[in-house]
Amino acid sequence: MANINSAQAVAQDDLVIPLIDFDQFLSGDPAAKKAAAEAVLDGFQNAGFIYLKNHGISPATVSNAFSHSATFFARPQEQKDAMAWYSAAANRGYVAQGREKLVPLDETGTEEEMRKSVPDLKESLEIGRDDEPEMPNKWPSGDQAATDFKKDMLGFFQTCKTLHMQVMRAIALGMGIEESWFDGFTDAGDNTLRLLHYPGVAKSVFKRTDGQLQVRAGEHSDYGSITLLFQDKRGGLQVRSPKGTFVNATPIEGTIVVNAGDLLAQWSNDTIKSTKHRVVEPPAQIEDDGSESYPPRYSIAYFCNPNYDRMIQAIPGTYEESGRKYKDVLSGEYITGRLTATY
Ligand SMILES: O=C(O)CCC(=O)C(=O)O
Ligand SMILES: [Fe+2]
Repeated sequence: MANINSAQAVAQDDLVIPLIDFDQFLSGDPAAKKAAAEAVLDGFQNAGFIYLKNHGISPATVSNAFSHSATFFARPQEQKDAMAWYSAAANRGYVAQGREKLVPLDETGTEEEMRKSVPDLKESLEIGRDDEPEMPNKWPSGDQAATDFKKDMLGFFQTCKTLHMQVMRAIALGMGIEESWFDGFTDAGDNTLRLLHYPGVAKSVFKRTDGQLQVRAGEHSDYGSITLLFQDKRGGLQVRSPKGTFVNATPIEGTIVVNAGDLLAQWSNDTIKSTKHRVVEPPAQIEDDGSESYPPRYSIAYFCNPNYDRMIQAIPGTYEESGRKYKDVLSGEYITGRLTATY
């Protein structure tokens, strides 16, 4: 049988990101399902990133989410400011340009790098599960678009929650443990739906003369289990290769880029990689139309986390006896701790 999952979305500088037909996992026969699950795990172990096609989320659903996002960010600044992000524990609300400070987790980014860092050229809206009254979401209000926005975003949140559960099932099957092993870690939906807007900007902004690198989103790794990333056609997302270079994660229509986060890396005793990535100006081949500015870029990141009340200890099969690299940690404490350091 030909390897149905051998396509590559990215292959450069030893970074190979597979393009996986997820329908083979969702509705293939047992052999196809197992092969797809192994491809998913292999991608997370080697690159920390995969692309999924035929993932079960319809193009209409995705484009509707993007169109709501554009409408939301076009609202007057004072409406958005009234919805401001208010705490790391909640991680909900509007984040204006310059508020988030992404810093690398490891020690390469010390003071020197922090001093050098310049604010990201982005704004975002974070949406959490909507059933925690003490940590309310912040919604626009007062018009029909606002009503539709809330309804559709909550629907999209649930759709993505389901895909999180399915991808974790693929990881479990790939690892050779019970396929449902993660279900009790993914059913609460302690996830964050983040709408991102990188405003249109003069090309000259990126040509700094003070030695600082101007980016749309600084180099970082994500915190949780996995992130589902929907990107538009603009490009600019880059993933760090084993050689230390940044490689373009070129948009492929209809796909979702999925990357493993730091907590999954830890949970897997570092058998899965949480790979650094960033967003820079669009690559020349996409946007070199001779104009003075880049158009806006929109993306939607769905940050998935293990249920906040679950203890994270190495997944069976990922460590030798007495070879666990990390102490047990409560999921919610870990994620909130990372967010506290970021804002
Ligand atoms: O906008 C993107 O493509 C990536 C965003 C991202 O990496 C993040 O928000 O964690
Ligand atoms: Fe990220």
